[in-house]
Order: sequence, then C-alpha cells, then structure tokens
Amino acid sequence: MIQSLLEPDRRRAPAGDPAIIARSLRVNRPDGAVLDGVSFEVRQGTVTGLLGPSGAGKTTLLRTIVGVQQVNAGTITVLGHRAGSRQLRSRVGYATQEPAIYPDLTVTELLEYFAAVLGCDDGRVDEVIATVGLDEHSRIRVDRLSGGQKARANLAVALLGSPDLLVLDEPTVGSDPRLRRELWSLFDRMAADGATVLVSSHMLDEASRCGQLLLVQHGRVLAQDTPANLRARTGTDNVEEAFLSLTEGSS
Ligand SMILES: Nc1ncnc2c1ncn2[C@@H]1O[C@H](COP(=O)(O)OP(=O)(O)OP(=O)(O)O)[C@@H](O)[C@H]1O
Repeated sequence: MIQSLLEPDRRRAPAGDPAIIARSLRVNRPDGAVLDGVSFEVRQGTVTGLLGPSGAGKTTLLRTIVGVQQVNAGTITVLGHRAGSRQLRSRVGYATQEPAIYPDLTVTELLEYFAAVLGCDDGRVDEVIATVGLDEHSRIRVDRLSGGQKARANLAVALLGSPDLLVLDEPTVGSDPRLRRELWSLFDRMAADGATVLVSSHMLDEASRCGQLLLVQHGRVLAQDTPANLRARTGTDNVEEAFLSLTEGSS
C-alpha cells in the first residue's frame, strides 16, 4: 500500500502562483527544432499531464524544466528561479523515463545513498519506500526488480527530498492498474499539499486524472486546458478522442 509522502510540517508557497513559466522556448537538433517556440505556465499545487505523440518533444521539455537541456532561445523560470539554478537543486525532483539508478545496490542502499547526498532526515528512506509500495522489496537488488518495481525505485529517489516540483517522465509504465491508481492518488495528495506535479504519460486514460493537460506536437504546444474543457472544445467523450482530434487536426 502506498502511504502518505509529505512531512507534516512541510510548508510550501501558496498554491496558484506559477511554478513554471516557459516563454518562446526553442531547442534545436541537427535536423530541426525539437521545441519550436513553446510557451506555457504551470500553476503551483496542480497535477499537470504532459501529452503528445512519440517524438513530440515531451522529454526534451521536461529536461529544460529541470535545467539539463541546452536551450537555444527563450526563457524558463521554475519556482521563481532560472531553470537549473543552484537554489532549485533540493526543490525539484526528477524521475527520468529510463530508471537512472544503481543496479548493484538494494532498494534501501540506493535510497540511503541518495538520502546522504541530499542530507535527508533519518527515516525518510523508509517513508519513501512505503510511499511507492516497495516495502517488501527493500532488500532486493535493483537489477533483480521487475520493470515496474524499478520505475518505482526511480520515483522514490525523486521523492526523497520532498520536492516542491516533481517532474516525472512516464512514471506509471509497467505498473499494474491498482498501483497506477495509488500513484495518481499520491500525486493528487502532493498537489493538495501545495507541491506541483508534472507528469508525462502515454496512458490517455490516466490523463483525465490531471487537473490540467499540456498537449504538445512537433515541438509546439497544441493546447493547455482542463480535461473537461478539452473534451468540450473537441466535442468528444474522453481525453483519448480529444487528443486524437487535436493532433489529427494540426498534423
Ligand atoms: N540526443 C538527441 N539527439 C538528437 N535528437 C534527439 C535527441 N534526443 C531526442 N532527439 C529527437 O528529438 C525529438 C523529441 O524527442 P523527445 O524524446 O523529446 O520526444 P518524446 O515526446 O519524449 O518522445 P517519446 O514519447 O517517444 O518518449 C525526437 O525527434 C528525437 O528523435
């Protein structure tokens, strides 16, 4: 069972201010622009789903937000600072699509290592292990975990510092439906506590759980709205149809 994540006395900035402000972002690759004038805002205390076809630029956009992607033009501000600033290091958690975790450590050893790097309180390791539902696997080496368990160990590392902004690249891949539901509940609880959660996903049924959706295609923002408004705008019954209608309409 996934447990509550946040430290009870954790104080965050008031919900509603922008957590991310992107203006005219451009990232070039040798064969063209991967982000082509991307502008959007993500408000604090929200769960935002980043959707788009494969190759749309989602991972590139997430990389610019956490400050590891070279940007050719435009600006990106995160929690009031330039993306990648030193002040953001302990405030932004990032879980990459491919788990970036040491295979020869147990889950507990892995988290203890990163907890030491981050200077986390005693007890935080056990908390995040419970949060992602890996209690029964805490003594298993990472290279012996299933794909979904590895993804959760990766997520646990991102949660360690109780980040104000959590950036997740396809965090529910390989998780069964029960676990996916628990992870989405966790994201909702974090947002209710004032954290901001940005999640890329291919699972369009999950997208309807987000307060906001950011739809990208060919390196551009196609739409940013609530799932209900996207459905209404496109005259469709669900987010999957809305997504197909918007992406087909612009291709
Ligand atoms: N290191 C790189 N060098 C050159 N091109 C790259 C590199 N990384 C990504 N690209 C290209 O940039 C484009 C956007 O890639 P990105 O990974 O951001 O897409 P994505 O929307 O996350 O895709 P997916 O949903 O398949 O993960 C793609 O055309 C991809 O081939």
